[in-house]
Amino acid sequence: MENKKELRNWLDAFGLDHPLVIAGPCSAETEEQVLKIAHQLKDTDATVLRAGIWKPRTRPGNFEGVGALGLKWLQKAKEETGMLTTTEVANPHHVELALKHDVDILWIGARTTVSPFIIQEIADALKGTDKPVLIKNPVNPDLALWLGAVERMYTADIKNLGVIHRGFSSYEKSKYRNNPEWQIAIELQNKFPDLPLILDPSHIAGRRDIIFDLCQTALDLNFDGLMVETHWDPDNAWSDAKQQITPETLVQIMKDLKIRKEVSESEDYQNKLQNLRAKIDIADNQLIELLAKRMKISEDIGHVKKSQNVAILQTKRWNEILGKMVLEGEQVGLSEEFVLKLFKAVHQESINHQQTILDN
Ligand SMILES: O=C(O)C(=O)C[C@]1(C(=O)O)C=C[C@@H](O)C=C1
Repeated sequence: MENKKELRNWLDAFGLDHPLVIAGPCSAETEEQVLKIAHQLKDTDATVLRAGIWKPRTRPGNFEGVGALGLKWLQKAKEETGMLTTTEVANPHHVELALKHDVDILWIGARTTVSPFIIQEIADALKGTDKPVLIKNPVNPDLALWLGAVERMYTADIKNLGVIHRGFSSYEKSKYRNNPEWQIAIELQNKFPDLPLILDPSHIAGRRDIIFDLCQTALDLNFDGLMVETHWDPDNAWSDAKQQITPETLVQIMKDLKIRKEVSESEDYQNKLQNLRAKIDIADNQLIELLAKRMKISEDIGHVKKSQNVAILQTKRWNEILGKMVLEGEQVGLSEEFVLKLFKAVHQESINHQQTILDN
């Protein structure tokens, strides 16, 4: 599969002057709930109403969705409000029912994207449909697996495609429910700049208070749309209560977001940018030279260790360096997260250099 301008035709056809907004509850709960939220959303920037009908839950015993019955509620919501509808499909049976009930856009969840077998079954069931299909990233940070799922759809002649970035699971606790790992989305855009890319801030955040910041970061990274879990009574939602927002909050978020252009033709802008980029190029060269210099010193240490038959890993010294660098980084405005990532990569490279010396 190659990048093609046509990949974004379905999105461009909406003719929006703002990012695509998909909003609605995590789960369809009752007919009243679906219709009420649809009416509240119809005069906002939201073009598409979302609602989970079948909910994959981590552990059994939680609400697992209302099932096919909810598709009728979505249909009714569409008739009453004119909003398009979308829901998650996780097997060929879901696909059949969703197509039968004329759901406009289908999405594939993170737990499904991890399995090429299920993805292939879904692709076969969807073969030839012109409905847009949006593929969430797999739960693990694996770009090839994510793109593999997109390719399986494309090969099944499903040409209206998009991807949803919902963050990645990790064992370590962080402020996110799922870590954004923005560099994966950046890499994806590099490979497929015309494949519509939508952010799901709700599943990355797992809480309401950081949804706006995530949306702004996404727009700053040229995302094409937002899928935001929205409920008229979030605290009493049957699933994911902590991360849902009200339609009023969604309207406020859309008002406050700064929507930026990808480029500017202004001469002044071009000149300033060229100048600053020349400075970045110099700084990058210095960084590379400095890193190479550090590795040479590490190799010298490798020779000294070899002569005394000493192990490469020196945990005490390494922890001292990390602690010191985090503090120094803080003083010059570098985040702890960045300094740790950078120095862990430096340490690994340093170990690799010493390894070739000690093993030869
Ligand atoms: O100080 C050492 O012993 C080194 O080998 C250097 C170094 C480093 O790159 O800073 C590399 C490996 C050790 O685990 C600790 C530190």
